[in-house]
Parts: sequence; C-alpha cells; structure tokens
Amino acid sequence: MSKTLIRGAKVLGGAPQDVLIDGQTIAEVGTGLSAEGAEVVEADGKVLLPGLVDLHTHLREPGREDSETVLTGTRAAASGGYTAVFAMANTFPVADTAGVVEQVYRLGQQHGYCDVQPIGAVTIGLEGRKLAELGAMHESAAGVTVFSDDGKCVDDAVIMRRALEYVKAFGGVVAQHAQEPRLTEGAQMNEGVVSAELGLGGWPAVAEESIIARDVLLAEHVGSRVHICHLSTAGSVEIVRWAKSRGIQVTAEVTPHHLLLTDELVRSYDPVYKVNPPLRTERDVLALREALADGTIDIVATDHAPHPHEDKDCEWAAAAMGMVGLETALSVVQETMVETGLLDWAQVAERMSTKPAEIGRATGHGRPVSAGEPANLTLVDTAYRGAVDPAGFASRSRNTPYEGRELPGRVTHTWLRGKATLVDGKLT
Ligand SMILES: NC(=O)N[C@@H](CC(=O)O)C(=O)O
Repeated sequence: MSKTLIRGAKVLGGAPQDVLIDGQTIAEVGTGLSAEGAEVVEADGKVLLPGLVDLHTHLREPGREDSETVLTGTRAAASGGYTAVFAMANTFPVADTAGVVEQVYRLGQQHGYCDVQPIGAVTIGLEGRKLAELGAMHESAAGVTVFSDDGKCVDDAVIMRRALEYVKAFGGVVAQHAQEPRLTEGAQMNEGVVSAELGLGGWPAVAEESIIARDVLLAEHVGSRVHICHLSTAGSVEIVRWAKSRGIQVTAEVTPHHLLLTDELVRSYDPVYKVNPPLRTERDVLALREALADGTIDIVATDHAPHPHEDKDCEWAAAAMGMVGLETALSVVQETMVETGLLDWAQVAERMSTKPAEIGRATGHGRPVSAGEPANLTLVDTAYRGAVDPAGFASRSRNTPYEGRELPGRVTHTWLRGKATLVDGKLT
C-alpha cells in the first residue's frame, strides 16, 4: 500500500501542515509527521485543497471526439485540479437513455483520471417535448442524479414542472440552461450598447432572467430542488437572491469566464469570445463576483465547451459557441476572487469542491482534508504567475479566451483516492 507525505502544505490556505496519504485515504494531518516508508512531496507553502468538482463539463464523447474525448477531457480535468466532473448530455447520441450514460460512466472509470458522473438529458433528444427515461438513467450503473438539456432550455413550463416532480422522488436535481428561445432567435452576443454598435443580434438579459424567475416559482410549487446553470446577469443574481430569501431550494453556478470577461471583447470579432450565455457587461461581472462571494451563487462551474479549430476559426456568425475552461478555472478564480479579497482559499474550496459535490451527490468528493477521508486532493502553487499557453493543454481543443493573458496559480499535483494523476504539473 503506497504512502505519500505532503510536507508543509497550507491546507485550505491555513498554516503549513503535513498530510499523510495511505493508500486511498488521508491517514493523518498534522505537523512534523514521520516520512517513514512514504514518498515525500515538498509542498513549500503551496495551498492544498480538496479535489475540485465540476458540475458542468462537456466531454463530447460519444459523437464529437474531434473536440474532446472522455480521456482527453478527464486529463484536462486532472491538470486543472479536478477529481470529479459532471458530463453534460448534449452528445451524439444524446445522453437520454441508460445505455448512453452507462457508456460515458464506464469510459471515465476505464481512464481513471477523475470520476465522471454523467448528466442525463431532461427531454428526449434535448427537444424539450417529451421527458427522457429519467428513472432508468437514475437506476443505471451511472446513478444519474443531475438532469439537464444544457445547450437548450427546457422552455415548456409543463415539461419543466413534470421533470422537477419526477426527480424529486429520488432526490435528483434539474440543472436549467435558462434561455427563452424565442427571445434569443438569431442572437449572437449580449444585447446592449456593443451589439447595437456592431449590428449583431442581441441575447437580452431578460431571456435568462424570465426563465429563472419561472423556474424558481415552479420549484417552490413542486417543493423540489432546482439548479441554474451559468448565471450571467445582475438581474439573474437578484432573482436567485430573492428566491433564496423565500426559502426556495435553488442553487446557482457561475463560470470563470463570466467572472472576468465582458462583451467589449466582441469588438475584436474573435469567435473565441462567442459563448452561450454570452459575455455581458462590467456591471454584470461585478454583480456575479459579489454574488459568488456572499453565497447567492453557490458554485463555480466551468462550462468547459471544447471545439475544434475549424468550428471556431471562421466568421463570427458561423462560429460555434463555447470556451474550454477546466485547465484555467482555478487561476481565473484566484485572479478575480482571491486576489481581490472576495474569497479566501477555504471559501474557494467550498465553491469549487464541497458545494458542487453536495449538489451533484458526488460521494467522497468535496470532503474535509482530514484523517479518514478519501484522498481526493489538489496542490496549487498560488505564488506562480504566467501567461496561458494553450499549446500545453491536455484538452484536445484550444479554444481558450485567455491565450497569452497572465494569470496566477498553477496546479502542481492532483490525487484521485490517493492515486497521483498529476505530479509536478505532468499527468501520470
Ligand atoms: N456554452 C456554450 O457556449 N456551448 C455549450 C452549449 C451551450 O450552452 O450552448 C457547448 O456544448 O458547446
């Protein structure tokens, strides 16, 4: 049984401690621990966090293996400090049956870079018309608990109500991609000053906010949980804050890119900045940061959306939407939330590991860094600062909006139940 002593790590950013891993479990946390029979990792004051959990990842397999596969996507996850990711259902075929979710689940197990928890589609084919086999996907080996039509909105209120009622029976949750389809027909970017100047079709904030307002009321009516994907506007924050004040069981996520980037970047017409929901304004960015700091927004989720070169390197209107995010998420959160004093590292662990694991019921992840817990951990060199170079990405795709941008922090080690998946920045 292998032993690893992580020496002098700032656990959750606190005073340096030693952490002894024995097999799949944390054996001891303290100071001056013996290294007897253990491989030693000198942490030198790096920050040790519970392994990160992403509730919103697009792994693209089956169907679009040219963009990403479960192997390349989970390698990217381990590089970014993740020990579990939830794989969205907009694959080809759609993950709307027990067969497809089990296929994805087994691929994650086979590759072993991080746990892959498939998300089941809410409706057949993501068409929004008929409920998929939610119960069969939950009962499958994949044990699906999160259901989403992400990429599409479950815009029919009766279907949404039925989905909320159905998953309530087994403690599941519907993760809504809030986008009123008729208000966003032909939309290319955030509706506002920039879209008017550029003459691009606008994606109005109200198209997101009106769906969130409806869904939190449906969740209250049904008495079930509801999760809101990728909040992008100040108005959405206010609605979620109001819903929480009424005791409605709503949780919400924000992506790293919506914490940092604005629609001003669209003036470049570089399709790397084309994303759904779109980049919004500075006012929205600041409201999202404040909401993540005060807990109105529960978690950071990457919405890792890999696309091959040919789907992005074309004129704006034809370009695919989305950005990769797994390998830069922690750096963007350090930049926007830690270095601005809005979150400390313990709170980052809450937002990027503990709470996502709780929402998705990812057992064994997001646990305290203490004896007896599974050794799902990540070690971060928070003193580092450097330019993002996508050439070094493990992801099969390179569509990052941060190329060449200086960001802080880099993950040096990741352990999945004691097995090192990343050592000194290199995948095992
Ligand atoms: N977030 C994105 O911009 N793209 C997502 C799906 C989607 O939400 O459109 C994708 O799967 O590519």
